[in-house]
Amino acid sequence: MGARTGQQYLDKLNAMTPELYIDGEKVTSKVAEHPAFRNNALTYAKLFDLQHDPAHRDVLTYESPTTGERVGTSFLVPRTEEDLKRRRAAFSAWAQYSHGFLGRTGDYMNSSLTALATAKKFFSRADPVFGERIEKYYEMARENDLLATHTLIPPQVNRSVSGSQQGGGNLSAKVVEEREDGIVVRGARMLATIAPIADELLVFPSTVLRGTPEDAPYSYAFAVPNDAPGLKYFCRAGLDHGRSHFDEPLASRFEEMDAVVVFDDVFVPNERVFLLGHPELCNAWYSETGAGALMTHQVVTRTLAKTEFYLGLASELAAAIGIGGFQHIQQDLSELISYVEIEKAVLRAAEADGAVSEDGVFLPKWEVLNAARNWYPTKVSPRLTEIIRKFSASGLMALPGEADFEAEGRPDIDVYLQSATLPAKDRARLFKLALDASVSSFAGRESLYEYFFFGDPVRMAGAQVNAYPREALQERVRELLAREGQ
Ligand SMILES: Cc1cc2nc3c(=O)[nH]c(=O)nc-3n(C[C@H](O)[C@H](O)[C@H](O)COP(=O)(O)OP(=O)(O)OC[C@H]3O[C@@H](n4cnc5c(N)ncnc54)[C@H](O)[C@@H]3O)c2cc1C
Repeated sequence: MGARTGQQYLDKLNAMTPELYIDGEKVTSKVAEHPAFRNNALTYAKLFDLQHDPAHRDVLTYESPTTGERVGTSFLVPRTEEDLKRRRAAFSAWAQYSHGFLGRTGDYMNSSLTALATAKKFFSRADPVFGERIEKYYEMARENDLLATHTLIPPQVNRSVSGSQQGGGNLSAKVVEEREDGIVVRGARMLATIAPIADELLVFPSTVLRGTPEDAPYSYAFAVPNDAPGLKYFCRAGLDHGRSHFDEPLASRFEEMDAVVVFDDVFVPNERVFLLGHPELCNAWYSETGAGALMTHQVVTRTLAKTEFYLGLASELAAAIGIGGFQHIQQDLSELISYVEIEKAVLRAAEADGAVSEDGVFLPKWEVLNAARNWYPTKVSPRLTEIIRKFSASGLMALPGEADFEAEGRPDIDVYLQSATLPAKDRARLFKLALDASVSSFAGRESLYEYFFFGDPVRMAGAQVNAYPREALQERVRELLAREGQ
């Protein structure tokens, strides 16, 4: 099949029967027709269509090494720096379409699958069969252009005990039976973004296993189709309130649903089990396979598109209400410009300083990407929304909706709610965007997402500190302290 069109994606989605719960209901309609998922599915369909658009086709797809069909570039195994640049161009094309507001475009998980499929040495530390299985799965995903969601962490019940101790060992998803032909999994996991609109669920290791016998049933990696029997998704309330693109320009397009995953004795056939046991390998799943590096390469490309969008939005707002000449406004714009340029530099440095792994894959430089991965959630992302709120002020509330421009009060609105450069309706359209980018429920979820989606920043910072070679730098300090004279 190769790269899918939007219609092919929607047809498959509507033919699937995932067990979804939302707002007290079990979803019985076709997924892509359900009001909570429809708009997001349509936006994803648009991304699939871009793969066939002559303007993007050569960037977003390449020739499959096995079938010769065009397949998604995020499946391309990078062997050179040029390949990394090709991958980035593809990430960028999709990220610019959603301006970085879609966190789970297929290229995110495809990047992890691409790294894992090539990490033969890693898997052979357990059993080479695991490496063969994930390579086959990767090829199947590539040739069928499948969209995956994923889930990593135990339910948030009591974080002062390990995942395996939650609820006396009966809450976190674990292997309850090992059969000749596969495993049976029972329990829950958080959190699967885009679960309702995905084809597949990747259940990859929680990377905080302690290696005790108690943790053995929690040491696994596998994939199941999204409508596997016994698999259930419990969705949060939707943030796309069914309003127009004028009133909710971001939520009506980019709202990605999040869901808790429950495995009610889900059977996983052997060919979809990519690791079983080996907690030490589970813990190294992202760091030693290159998956973390290829995924972060995609993430930084996406967050660059998002930062650029906020710079554009802040500039539009400043121009609209005549605040662009104030010094503190310029200071904030300068801060946004700096973020954009630093993120571009991070990508170039990570690619230029990349190196070939022991499996022959050209991986971007992890230390550089890891710096961005720690920096963006805590320093950059919160400032984006803060700056939009600061620029917009009461303009985010003195804000008529689309219907008001068709109603009796319009003449007053046209007069009193115009801006220095825009008629009232265009000003309202712009400020609705600012609202959805900074204070709406959609914006709140986006902020939470950027802060946590890649893991808890507190623990990510700890991991960065512990892994970063600082001894030589400390030695320089000691040398100066010990120096006599100049
Ligand atoms: C919008 C959104 C989408 C997401 N999408 C996905 C997804 O698609 N797939 C997926 O697998 N995951 C997803 N996640 C989950 C994400 O990986 C977690 O939010 C993240 O790892 C933090 O875990 P937690 O939410 O359980 O927080 P917790 O671990 O419960 O942390 C809560 C608070 O306690 C502190 N804390 C807890 N334990 C410790 C500790 N041991 N040491 C220090 N501090 C601690 C944390 O710092 C934090 O402040 C998503 C999260 C969000 C918010």
